[in-house]
Amino acid sequence: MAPPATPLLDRVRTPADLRNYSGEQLKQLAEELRAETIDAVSQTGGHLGASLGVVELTVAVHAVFDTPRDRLIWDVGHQAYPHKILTGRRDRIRTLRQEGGLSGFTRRAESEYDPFGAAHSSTSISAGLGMAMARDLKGDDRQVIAIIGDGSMSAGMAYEAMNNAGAAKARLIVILNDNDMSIAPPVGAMSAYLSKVVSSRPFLSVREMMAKLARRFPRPLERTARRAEEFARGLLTGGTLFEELGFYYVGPIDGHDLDHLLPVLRNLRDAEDALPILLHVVTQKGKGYAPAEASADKYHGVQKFNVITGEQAKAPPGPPSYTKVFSNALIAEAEADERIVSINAAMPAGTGLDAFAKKFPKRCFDVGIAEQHAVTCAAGMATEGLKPFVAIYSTFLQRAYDQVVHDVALQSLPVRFAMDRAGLVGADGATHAGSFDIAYLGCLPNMVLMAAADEVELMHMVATAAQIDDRPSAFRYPRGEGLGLTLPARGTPLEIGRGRVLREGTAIAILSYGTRLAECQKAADELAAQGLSCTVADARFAKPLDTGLVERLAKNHEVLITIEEGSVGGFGGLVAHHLLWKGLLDGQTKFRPMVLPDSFIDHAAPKVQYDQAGLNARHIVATARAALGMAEAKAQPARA
Ligand SMILES: Cc1ncc(C[n+]2csc(CCOP(=O)(O)OP(=O)(O)O)c2C)c(N)n1
Ligand SMILES: CC(=O)[C@@H](O)[C@H](O)COP(=O)(O)O
Ligand SMILES: [Mg+2]
Repeated sequence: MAPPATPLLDRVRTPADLRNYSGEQLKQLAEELRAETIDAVSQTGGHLGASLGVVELTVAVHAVFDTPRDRLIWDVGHQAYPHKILTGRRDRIRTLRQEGGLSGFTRRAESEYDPFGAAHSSTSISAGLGMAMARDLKGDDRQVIAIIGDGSMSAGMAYEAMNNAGAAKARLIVILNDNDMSIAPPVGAMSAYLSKVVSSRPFLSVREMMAKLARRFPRPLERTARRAEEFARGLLTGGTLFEELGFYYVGPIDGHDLDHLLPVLRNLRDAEDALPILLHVVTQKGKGYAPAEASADKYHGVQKFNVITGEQAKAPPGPPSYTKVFSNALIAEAEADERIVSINAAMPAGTGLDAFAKKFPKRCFDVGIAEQHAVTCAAGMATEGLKPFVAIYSTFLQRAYDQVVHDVALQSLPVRFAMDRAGLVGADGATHAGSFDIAYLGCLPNMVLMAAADEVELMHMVATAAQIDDRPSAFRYPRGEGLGLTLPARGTPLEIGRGRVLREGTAIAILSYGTRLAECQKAADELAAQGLSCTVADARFAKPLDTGLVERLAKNHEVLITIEEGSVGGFGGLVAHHLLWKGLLDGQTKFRPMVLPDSFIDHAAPKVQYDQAGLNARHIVATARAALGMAEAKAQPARA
């Protein structure tokens, strides 16, 4: 299909170009921008629904404010595609989330129009407040605008920031983009409160808004305007919560109506008082694209799709994903043990717990975007004899680290962490990679740490975690499909701290932790073809470490390689620590820990990312050969 005609958009190189457009032209520009966003994402896949919901808001903010001098911060950044198109990145918008292309989120390195990078939610008000404070110290007069979604308003950080902003009386504009959606329907009392605010009164008319904003006019006030403002203020009980926090609340207003957005934003821009302002705009996720509006998730995240039908590209049928296997395994355990409960933080579908919730609605808790709370809440459940499984992406568990340390590990509470998206995740890139959990959990006393090598192992680890009652445990598994192995009806608990040997050899030992095991087997085949005999083992546990296995491998082989989908300081570090203290690295054994590099790996297909990381079979082969002082990878005489 031919790309949409976009005459007004074609003239926008930077936001300065649209600032001369009339109100009517801006409306047409918004339509063109929406069409361009749909067309681009149809070719790349990505976070479409959130972007469609903020098209008018994006146009209005760039029309009214002097970006990039004024700082515009998008929370999460998954809704910033229209912003990217307007801010000099249109020529690359069809490279979104592809190798070498634009990031799917905001990113400082990508553009001066992205003053703060994101992808994890609920950071925008804190970052904006920091910028506002810096501005005030420096004596600048730039504006700071943070745009945050209703779903992201459930995280503690947002409240910590508002608490501070209200007291600091810093001039900061927070735009609450309320589309009554998170990835799934939003949960919690705050969400209910916002719905009440929105449903309890119609949108403010332009006249009412002007009255409401009268106090902010730079000109001296007229008495009538002040009276009208006081009247409007009295009506706006919905603003109370924000007002109690020290914000000047304006809204709710229709976030798709430029006739409303533009004058309100101009007034907020020109307001003279030093205080934070909260503008509550109501939008529709997926707005303006019928298939998105009609779908349950509003096209939050889509594959490539047909623009006319909305039909998304289907992956060829393959084995079930690790997430699905985890979900089924947990359901099987929960059927046998009614103390098992599950917790997720606004990711019921992503973690596979939507299926668990269907089966056990009372035993599944979606706490909203609130990872810290999720962990400590699970700790509380554990004190009362429940068996909580916190299903969470590795990257999002980072936010709850002190809760893991202080509330769980220190009290040795049996909270189970099902860490999905372990390792490199593809198109979401570095912000979503699960790179650090082995390192940040491996150093904690009391922890049992496991990594699944395949989907059957994952089932065993779910069963193992269900049985560990005296301390916390965690198991990690990657994004994407399993290997297609035949699955048992239920996992079998593993012996704690015991690995397994899959292949016995003599020259090189490869000890894998996680799903690189398949690459290790390929590497071992290749090395065997070159006459180098390999042992391949699956550690299963990073903690407690199978010290017997590790010592045996170090003693009986010339080279010991460990490999993991994690950073330095993880499994390889634990192995090295043990071997060093045993004196087993004082002599002949050559130890090579293979980990993710000390850099953030950008979005690309996972296979490419692992190539860049140097963790595929050929890198294992090269590492083994280099350790043996063999440079070229060609057939060698047998070394058994
Ligand atoms: C700390 C954190 N937890 C979870 C996520 C996953 N996530 C990304 S967007 C999103 C929903 C955000 O909802 P909202 O802020 O309302 O934005 P919308 O998509 O509705 O525009 C979630 C849960 C995340 N990015 N960061
Ligand atoms: C923006 C965000 O954080 C999520 O939407 C994330 O992109 C989901 O990733 P998965 O596709 O791996 O569930
Ligand atoms: Mg939302």
